[in-house]
Amino acid sequence: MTILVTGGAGYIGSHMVHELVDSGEQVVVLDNLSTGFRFLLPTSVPFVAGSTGDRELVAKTLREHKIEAIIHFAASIVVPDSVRDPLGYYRNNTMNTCNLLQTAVEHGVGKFIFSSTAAVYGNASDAPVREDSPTVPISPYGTSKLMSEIMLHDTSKAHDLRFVVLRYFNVAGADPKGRTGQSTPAATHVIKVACETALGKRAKMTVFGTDYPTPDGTCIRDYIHVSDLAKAHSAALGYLRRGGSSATFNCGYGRGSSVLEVIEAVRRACGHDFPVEIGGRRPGDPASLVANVERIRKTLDWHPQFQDLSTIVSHALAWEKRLPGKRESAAS
Ligand SMILES: NC(=O)c1ccc[n+]([C@@H]2O[C@H](COP(=O)([O-])OP(=O)(O)OC[C@H]3O[C@@H](n4cnc5c(N)ncnc54)[C@H](O)[C@@H]3O)[C@@H](O)[C@H]2O)c1
Ligand SMILES: O=c1ccn([C@@H]2O[C@H](COP(=O)(O)OP(=O)(O)O[C@H]3O[C@H](CO)[C@H](O)[C@H](O)[C@H]3O)[C@@H](O)[C@H]2O)c(=O)[nH]1
Repeated sequence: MTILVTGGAGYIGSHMVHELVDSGEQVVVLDNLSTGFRFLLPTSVPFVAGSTGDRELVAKTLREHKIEAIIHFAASIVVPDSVRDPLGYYRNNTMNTCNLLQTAVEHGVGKFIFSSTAAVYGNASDAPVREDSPTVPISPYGTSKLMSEIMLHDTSKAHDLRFVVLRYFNVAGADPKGRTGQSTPAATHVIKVACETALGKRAKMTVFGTDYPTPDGTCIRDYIHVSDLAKAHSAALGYLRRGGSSATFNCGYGRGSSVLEVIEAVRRACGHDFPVEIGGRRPGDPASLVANVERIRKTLDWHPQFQDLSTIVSHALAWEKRLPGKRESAAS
């Protein structure tokens, strides 16, 4: 039996594919390469180029590869873009998930793991935020993901399909073996931006706000290493295979780091200073977002390995150094 990984050529999906191959699983990737790259994937893995919205292609893939479970990463993920183009986000994230689910049901695929986000909580009032805290997204991106979660709940009641929703907090770092990492040009994620600045790929970076009600005045986030996150999906797959019922889990470590702590960790990892300016707040940023992780710790057989911020940052930096060479050899 084979696992279908949608969006498998993206940042998180490609880590998942390596993790599944390392564990001896059969995998097929479906990706339209809108933001993904084939050079992030093992060459041995079958690759289907196309969209989750193409029902015929999805149906053919499910039939030909005898798909047991779907791990669904494919999505558009840039919050400000979703504000500018909400319908594009509802189409790619919500409608295409609807297409995928419908085709999964028609083909008897009974296990579904979904990439959701802390963005479903919006300006979380609880700290740390629990899975049953109010979900009040403040962007079309967050809403598009919450709508997909609701579709999953309803589908699992009507059909023989069980799901795990994983709500990721701030994903960062790169494969410790250097096979894949965050490769999106013009990325906005703070650890990636700091690593690019440290390596001179950017002239400077900006801290967005130092007047938040936090100990050092900058925003606090729960950074999770992407390889630990991939392992959480494997644990979720094991849970569904053992007959576990549909469930939603926060994915973080339950620990917050500030923007200044991130920048300091990157300075230590690269061994030199780099230009950082202090700017105003970025609209829509909550002061603090940290996961309550009791549920995932109790329920899934998940043993994160890379919790230190210094490890996350050093793996991100190592990937950033390798990236130009990886791109060039992929292009030649
Ligand atoms: N990166 C984060 O910090 C973060 C946080 C929370 C949730 N997530 C979720 O994790 C998932 C993966 O995010 P990522 O950071 O790896 O992003 P990414 O952009 O690197 O990966 C997305 C992948 O999906 C593909 N794709 C997009 N639309 C598609 C479609 N219609 N059909 C087929 N392929 C399609 C892209 O080409 C890309 O390879 C997303 O669902 C995102 O919402 C990411
Ligand atoms: O150049 C930068 C970039 C970011 N930041 C700050 O660093 C913190 C983290 O910002 P990121 O852009 O790295 O991450 P977000 O917390 O905004 O977003 C993350 O969490 C969201 C949910 O809230 C979504 O899931 C999203 O995909 C995911 O990356 C924020 O306080 C932001 O203001 C800076 O100071 N300078």
